[in-house]
Amino acid sequence: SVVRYCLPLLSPQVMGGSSVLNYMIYNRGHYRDYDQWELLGNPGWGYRDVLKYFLKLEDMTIPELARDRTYHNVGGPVSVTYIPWHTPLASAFLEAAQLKGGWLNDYNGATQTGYSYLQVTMKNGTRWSSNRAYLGPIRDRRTLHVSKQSVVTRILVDPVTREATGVEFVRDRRRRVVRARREVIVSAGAINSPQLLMLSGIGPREHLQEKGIPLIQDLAVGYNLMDHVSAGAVLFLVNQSVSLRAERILDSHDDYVDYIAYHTGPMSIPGGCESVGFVDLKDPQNRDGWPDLELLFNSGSIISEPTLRNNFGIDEALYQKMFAPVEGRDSWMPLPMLMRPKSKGRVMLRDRNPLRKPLIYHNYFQYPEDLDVLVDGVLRTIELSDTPPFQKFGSTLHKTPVPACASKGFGTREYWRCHIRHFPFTIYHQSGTCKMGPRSDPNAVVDSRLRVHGVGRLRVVDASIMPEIPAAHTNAPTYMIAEKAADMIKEDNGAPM
Ligand SMILES: Cc1cc2nc3c(=O)[nH]c(=O)nc-3n(C[C@H](O)[C@H](O)[C@H](O)COP(=O)(O)OP(=O)(O)OC[C@H]3O[C@@H](n4cnc5c(N)ncnc54)[C@H](O)[C@@H]3O)c2cc1C
Repeated sequence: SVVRYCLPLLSPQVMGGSSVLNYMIYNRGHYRDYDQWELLGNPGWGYRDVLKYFLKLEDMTIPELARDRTYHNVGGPVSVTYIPWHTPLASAFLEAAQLKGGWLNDYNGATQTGYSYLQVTMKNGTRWSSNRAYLGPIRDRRTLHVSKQSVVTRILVDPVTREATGVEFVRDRRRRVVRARREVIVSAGAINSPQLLMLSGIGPREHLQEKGIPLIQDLAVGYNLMDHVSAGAVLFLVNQSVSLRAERILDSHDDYVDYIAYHTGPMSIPGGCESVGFVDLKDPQNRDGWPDLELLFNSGSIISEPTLRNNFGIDEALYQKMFAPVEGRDSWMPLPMLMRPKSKGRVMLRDRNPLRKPLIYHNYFQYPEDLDVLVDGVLRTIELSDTPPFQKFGSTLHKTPVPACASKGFGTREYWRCHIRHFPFTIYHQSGTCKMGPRSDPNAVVDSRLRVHGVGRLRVVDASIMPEIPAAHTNAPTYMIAEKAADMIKEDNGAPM
């Protein structure tokens, strides 16, 4: 059966983009992710090449990790640390995982599988966004111009030379144009970069024809949309006041003081996420495994904070039936996450109006094996909940079924398949829609130097160029792409490196 589900997506219109509102999870991905990029026809993107840029961006402030100078660096612009404060449930998760055969690991080190407290992009307990890391330090540079409150509506491409010459944008309701002396670099993210290219005549021929946009270059822009979807609304109740609950934190003078004065306490935990496990389901004991499943431990759940159900697009009637009866209880929620999806979606134009949001089809469970990874994730988490570290807190699975799935028998694989199709939470890792690849790849939009195929003086530099989504939260990989692009741009323009 097809479950149609609309997920609210966030569109961060701020300096620093999604890094200003993301969960700050710092994660590089597996070496095979990047070796695969290279194998797909992208020279220079193998792990041995990109590791240099991951190191360049990093300022590792966790002393025991910083000592590993092969995989970590200090002094880069992006500060990385552990969250300064933890609930006892986060430790229970790590202890439970070890009792079930897991191991602790630095998931940004030589190998990725295993369990850990989250490494996050924070400094002194506060968010360290791309804006603070990269733009703050150079804000007075005379060559840096930022136009705030501006929306780019089109890339200007000379139809004769087929070269980008500048961009058109709107500010204060006025159309403006800025010309590029060297090249135009599009970094509008995996939803808006393809939108901008298509509005400018670079995209799939038929789609542009249908929208009445003159074609400049026929390319598979908008295809190859990937994300890390997770199994939402699987929650466990506990019988002690050990989880994060919004009203308890907001009523607590101590929690305010802890955060405002010392940047610690429950308020320093980004979105309730505290610890994580990476699992290669095909070979779970392999310490060098390539994870297809992530278990993201959350020390609260959709009943802990009133806005969460809206963020996750949960139907109000369903919420009232399934979850309202346990509101006010302490709880935790794993987010089993699909790390290497086979299913791919597409971004399309709604119409020619650049101010209207494009259409986004995630196509999450096109391949049933994608859904099966999440079912395995849910079953593993139930096993963790049954271990003594969680039983100390009386952890029990909340067993009210999704009404439409009840006939499958609560707890069976069939039931969880149905449940997950009702609650596919996005982790907001949209990527891949301006795919990097050689000209021979019919889905490629940019080449391995991130230049748009068939259009001169135009590059795309953001999460949209990922040919395959890495087994990683996508912020650090996007920083890596930007660092590498900066070197390529300098090189191509004869600037000193
Ligand atoms: C809620 C949320 C939580 C996340 N949590 C994590 C996490 O914990 N860890 C992690 O690694 N990743 C996380 N991510 C993903 C990560 O933040 C993104 O993958 C990464 O920031 C992508 O960077 P980007 O430059 O490709 O796009 P974005 O960060 O989306 O930046 C694009 C920018 O372009 C601007 N823009 C778009 N269109 C136009 C236009 N027409 N004119 C002018 N400006 C435009 C946007 O306003 C935005 O500022 C999260 C994302 C979200 C939304």
